[in-house]
Amino acid sequence: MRIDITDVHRRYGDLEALAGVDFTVEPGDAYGLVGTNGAGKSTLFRLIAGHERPDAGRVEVGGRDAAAAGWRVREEIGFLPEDPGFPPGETGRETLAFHADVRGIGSGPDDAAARIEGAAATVGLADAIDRPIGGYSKGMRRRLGLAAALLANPSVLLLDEPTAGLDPNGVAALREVLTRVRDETNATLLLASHALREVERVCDRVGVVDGGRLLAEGRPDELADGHEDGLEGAFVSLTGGGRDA
Ligand SMILES: Nc1ncnc2c1ncn2[C@@H]1O[C@H](COP(=O)(O)OP(=O)(O)OP(=O)(O)O)[C@@H](O)[C@H]1O
Repeated sequence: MRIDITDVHRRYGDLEALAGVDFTVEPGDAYGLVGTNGAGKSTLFRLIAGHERPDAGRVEVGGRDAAAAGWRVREEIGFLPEDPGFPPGETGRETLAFHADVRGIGSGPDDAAARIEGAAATVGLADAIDRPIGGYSKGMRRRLGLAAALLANPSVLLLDEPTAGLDPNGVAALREVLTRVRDETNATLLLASHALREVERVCDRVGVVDGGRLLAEGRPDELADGHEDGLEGAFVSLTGGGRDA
């Protein structure tokens, strides 16, 4: 499914979180949103997931208005928020079963159980699925969140900073999972991340956001062209790196 963002504005009181953003993610592509803290990335995710409406402009998923389309479009979207927050006393399987149940996923108990097995295997949690989440590492919890997002076999996957706070092993494991997700599904992927190397490896196109505006977009190699440090160099020069660090 295609995602079309057209001249989108969103205000919170006096703060203009999005000040006219335009971009398109083609069906099946992986698009990376990189930006400074507070740039507006999570706000964009909430708009695309239909949790909020823009004040002006259009947010369309598969050609339909994201906020107005209701459950039919929302069902097509798998959303991994920045902090999914799972009950530590439950096992991974119990949590996924709860998600499947409240979202009405699967044509019956056997189908839901099969989807849970499949999602756990895709994210590399098959062996840990019956252990309490309290014993999971941060990376495993993140992968459980991704499994929850995958349960409905979504056409669109929204991943908000999936590698934030992970150690290099966790980042590598998640990268492997994302590559597998790309190979096994043809979901359109939107990934917000500060891990520019991961974005460079996983994404077909990248948008650089700062202060609620899209400063530049293109293929990672196009953006990185002429910068010694690749995408990181491009990011620093576009966003005036270190100006208030
Ligand atoms: N519900 C809200 N109420 C008030 N202000 C908000 C709300 N949500 C976001 N903001 C503000 O809007 C701006 C954009 O926030 P957003 O979370 O979208 O940025 P981000 O790019 O995801 O940042 P980060 O990389 O730090 O997660 C920030 O200044 C934030 O404080």
